[in-house]
Amino acid sequence: MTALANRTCTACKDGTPPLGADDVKRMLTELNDWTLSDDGTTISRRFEFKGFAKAVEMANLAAWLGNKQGHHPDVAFGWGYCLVSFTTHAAGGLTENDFICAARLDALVA
Ligand SMILES: C[C@H](O)[C@H](O)[C@H]1CNC2=NC(N)=NC(=O)C2=N1
Repeated sequence: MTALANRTCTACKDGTPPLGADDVKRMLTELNDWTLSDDGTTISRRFEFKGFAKAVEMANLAAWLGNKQGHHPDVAFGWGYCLVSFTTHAAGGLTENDFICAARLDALVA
């Protein structure tokens, strides 16, 4: 199987089923420091920095990746942090696209 970070997102269609809990658990092991929300619909990683400019850079990097992949993160940032979250709106939960984007972001910051 190709590593997640080398895969490309496919267009999300409304009604796409979300991944099951077992697949989510397995795919999480391929990521660095991402946490699953309590309701199982979202993965997030918090990046910490000393200052504001780096947090803005991180937000821009996540936005750039989302545009490249056609799959878009939710991003919150402020002084010292940037919180990036992925969920698939069209599925109402997690799909492979979320894990591909998370792995790609991991690779970009590694
Ligand atoms: C047509 C296009 O692929 C869809 O509107 C995409 C765009 N980006 C998206 N991003 C996310 N996170 N979830 C979606 O369901 C989604 N849908």
